[in-house]
Amino acid sequence: MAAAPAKGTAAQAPHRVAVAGASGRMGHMLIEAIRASGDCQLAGALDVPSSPAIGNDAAAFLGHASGVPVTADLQAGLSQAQVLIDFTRPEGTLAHLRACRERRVNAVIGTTGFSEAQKQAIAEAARDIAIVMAPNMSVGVNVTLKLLQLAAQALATGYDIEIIEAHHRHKVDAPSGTALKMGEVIAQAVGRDLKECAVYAREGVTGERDPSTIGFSTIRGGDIVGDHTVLFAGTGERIEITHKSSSRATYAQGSLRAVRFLAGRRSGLFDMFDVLGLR
Ligand SMILES: NC(=O)C1=CN([C@@H]2O[C@H](COP(=O)(O)OP(=O)(O)OC[C@H]3O[C@@H](n4cnc5c(N)ncnc54)[C@H](OP(=O)(O)O)[C@@H]3O)[C@@H](O)[C@H]2O)C=CC1
Ligand SMILES: O=C(O)C1=N[C@H](C(=O)O)C[C@H](O)C1
Repeated sequence: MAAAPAKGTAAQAPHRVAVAGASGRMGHMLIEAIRASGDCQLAGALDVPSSPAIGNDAAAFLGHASGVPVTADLQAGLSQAQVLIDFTRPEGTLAHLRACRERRVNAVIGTTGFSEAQKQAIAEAARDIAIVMAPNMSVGVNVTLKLLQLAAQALATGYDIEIIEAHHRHKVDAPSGTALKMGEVIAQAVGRDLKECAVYAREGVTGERDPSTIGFSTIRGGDIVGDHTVLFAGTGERIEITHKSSSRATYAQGSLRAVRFLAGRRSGLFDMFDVLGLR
């Protein structure tokens, strides 16, 4: 519940937030976080037409009535919203973004697995609306990215770099968006191009390791929320920088920080470094 405003001060209007993928893992987490936030209000809930949740109250899974039905109709789902939070699939995010652009609704994009062409389309949409996009909304992961920048600069030669990530059995993209972002940050810090130096799989007689490569390993299993380790393996020592998520709440809280950051902005593409003041 929002605290009552101090006597003589006007209450701030809540941020009106629509959620896409409303019945997904992150959709549920976001609706719960919005309800608990005190400064955000659920203003729309979108899902695919085949979702069994269509027509239900978006907060029914919490045992509450939000008054917002889950809908597949983009017009209805966005009509009351200032910002859409989207954790769905790349093709869904792009369709939602087209509707946001038409209606001048800002967007927070957490979806991962975009192609280069899809990223271009998002950058294009950011000419007309303000967008925060990040493969990981958690504060901890974004601080970890800064640590990796520093470590990679200092360990650019003589250390083999490997990125290991583990996620739940339902995850559909690999490596994770976060692992790829870690790779990009490290490659930039050591003056390499990730497209040239990434190794995504090894099998059979691979030959000795090329020191200029950045390797990726993917684990999928059970209900692992999201673990990422970057290994810098040198001669006589190794450094491991690890982040582990134990709850999706951290991604939802980061998303709401992005919503607040976007308030009053009209255009531009931002990420969590901008939101958290880490740039
Ligand atoms: N940036 C970050 O911090 C984080 C990013 N993610 C990313 O968010 C995305 C969603 O993750 P998660 O919530 O676990 O996934 P879920 O599969 O649990 O939820 C996805 C939701 O989107 C719906 N959906 C699927 N396809 C489409 C489509 N084409 N158009 C519109 N909606 C669609 C699903 O409906 P249905 O189930 O009926 O198919 C479901 O409601 C993933 O890309 C994941 O990597 C996840 C966590 C944190
Ligand atoms: O699908 C997930 O669950 C997650 N996806 C994001 C990613 O691909 O990096 C973020 C987080 O790791 C959870």
